[in-house]
Amino acid sequence: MISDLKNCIEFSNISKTIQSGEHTQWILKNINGRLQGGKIILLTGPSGCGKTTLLSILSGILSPTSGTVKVFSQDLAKLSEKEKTIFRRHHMGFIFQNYNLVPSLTVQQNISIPLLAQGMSRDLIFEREEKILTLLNMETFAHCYPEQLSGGQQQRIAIGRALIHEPRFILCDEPTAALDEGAGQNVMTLLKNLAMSPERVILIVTHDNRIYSYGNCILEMKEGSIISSKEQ
Ligand SMILES: Nc1ncnc2c1ncn2[C@@H]1O[C@H](COP(=O)(O)OP(=O)(O)OP(=O)(O)O)[C@@H](O)[C@H]1O
Repeated sequence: MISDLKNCIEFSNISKTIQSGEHTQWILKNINGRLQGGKIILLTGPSGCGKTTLLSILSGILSPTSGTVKVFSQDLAKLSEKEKTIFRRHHMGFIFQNYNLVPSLTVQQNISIPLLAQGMSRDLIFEREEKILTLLNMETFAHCYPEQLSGGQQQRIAIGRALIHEPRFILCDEPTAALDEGAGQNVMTLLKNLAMSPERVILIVTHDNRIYSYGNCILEMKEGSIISSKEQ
């Protein structure tokens, strides 16, 4: 049960530094924000401004040097590494630029990875696989391998894999960067139609201004800080 849909993800005073000898490099500088459910939030800004670092901190993959991240009221710093992995497995779904499908597994097997990781029964997994492949309109590709699919089709499968365990936080790093305009629009339409729900947060790191119209909120970063937040 989520008590506050308006503030599903909260982060306060997030800083990340890297020490090299005497020199301290500031990657993130005292960042604050709240991500609301039912929205697609785009995180934009020039290369090297800290977008992927922030995404990694919000997912608990990377720890901040200072500051607090709460995901659905859970303070990530209070979890051990093992508990964070289990938390991610249940509550988060990831979509990457290069799809990150396992080449030796079929489409159906790739899609079910998060359910296998949760230890779900074979019958239930099969039911969910069928449902998601139908939603993706990819039923006929169930037994194909990733290399037999176009980039757009591979990204559709990656979306299926990110959603099959019904996570409430979807994190995407440049999901359309490797796709042409048409395939990129298809992927965003699919993401919007399948993933949007009031209790779910979708955070997308992107340089791709062709998809800006899909965002409900655009956070702009520069040199380790969030410099603007626009609702649209
Ligand atoms: N492990 C690390 N060691 C040293 N520097 C790092 C490390 N990780 C990130 N950085 C530096 O931190 C800064 C932010 O990197 P980050 O990948 O978060 O930027 P970004 O905005 O996502 O960039 P891009 O859009 O090019 O992917 C960069 O200057 C990068 O070189």
